[in-house]
Amino acid sequence: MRPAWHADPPVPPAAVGSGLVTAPKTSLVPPAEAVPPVRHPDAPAPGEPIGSHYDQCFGCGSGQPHGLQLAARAGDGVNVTAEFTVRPEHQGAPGLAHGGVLATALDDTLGSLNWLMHVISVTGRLETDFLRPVPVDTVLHLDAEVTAVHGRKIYCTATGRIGGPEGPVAVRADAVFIEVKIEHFVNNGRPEEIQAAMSDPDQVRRARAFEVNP
Ligand SMILES: CCCCCCCCCCCCCC(=O)SCCNC(=O)CCNC(=O)[C@H](O)C(C)(C)COP(=O)(O)OP(=O)(O)OC[C@H]1O[C@@H](n2cnc3c(N)ncnc32)[C@H](O)[C@@H]1OP(=O)(O)O
Repeated sequence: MRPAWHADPPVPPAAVGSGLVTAPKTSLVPPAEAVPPVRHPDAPAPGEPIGSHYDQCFGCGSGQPHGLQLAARAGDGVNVTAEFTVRPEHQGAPGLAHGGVLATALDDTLGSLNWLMHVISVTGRLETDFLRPVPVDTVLHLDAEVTAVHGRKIYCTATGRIGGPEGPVAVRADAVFIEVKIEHFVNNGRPEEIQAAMSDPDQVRRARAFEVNP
């Protein structure tokens, strides 16, 4: 049976300032016409490390000393696992991981699913449940999987466990990622970083390869 947090209750209009915000949120539950995700034939082999999105990525880039330095590995389906060790610079309350940092860990792990489908996508909506506090020095064992695809929408879910890969769930998230082209970054990113990334042949080759799906 699906846990209660999967239920997607109707979202009432929220009052903001003197007006009403009525834009509907996209449901995190895939529509009936959604299809199962397909593992790309050139996806990393099960257990193989998945490189970072980008060297300066706060979630997984090795060039960010205060980042999460997430190390993800491919699963045998359209899924990944990753570990994140909470360091003192990730605190919110004394001795505990900041909730936003934990959400980032979930988000970035979900973002690594791109490599399994050879699709570039960005977070459209991320809903996070915080179930247990996560102390500094804890290793958060993350796993994420794509559950369904509908057009450009990629429905996915992630959990973070403490005390080992089979330990209790501390955080979890449901998300909808939206497929984009490389132009999404080229047209919106700050020119300095875009130029640096575009002059790195490995980065460009990796990103472009995703645009040629069989
Ligand atoms: C060279 C460098 C390479 C680097 C590679 C890095 C890899 C990635 C790194 C990852 C790092 C880790 C991860 C990160 O941190 S990713 C960073 C955080 N996310 C973002 O910055 C995304 C910001 N948002 C946007 O850019 C746009 O709004 C996007 C591109 C998302 C959609 O705008 P666009 O104009 O394109 O879309 P559309 O209006 O034609 O709608 C298309 C469909 O999508 C549905 N929809 C739209 N919005 C949402 C939403 N919010 N929730 C749910 N659903 C949404 C919509 O209903 C429609 O469905 P349907 O009507 O067709 O059924």
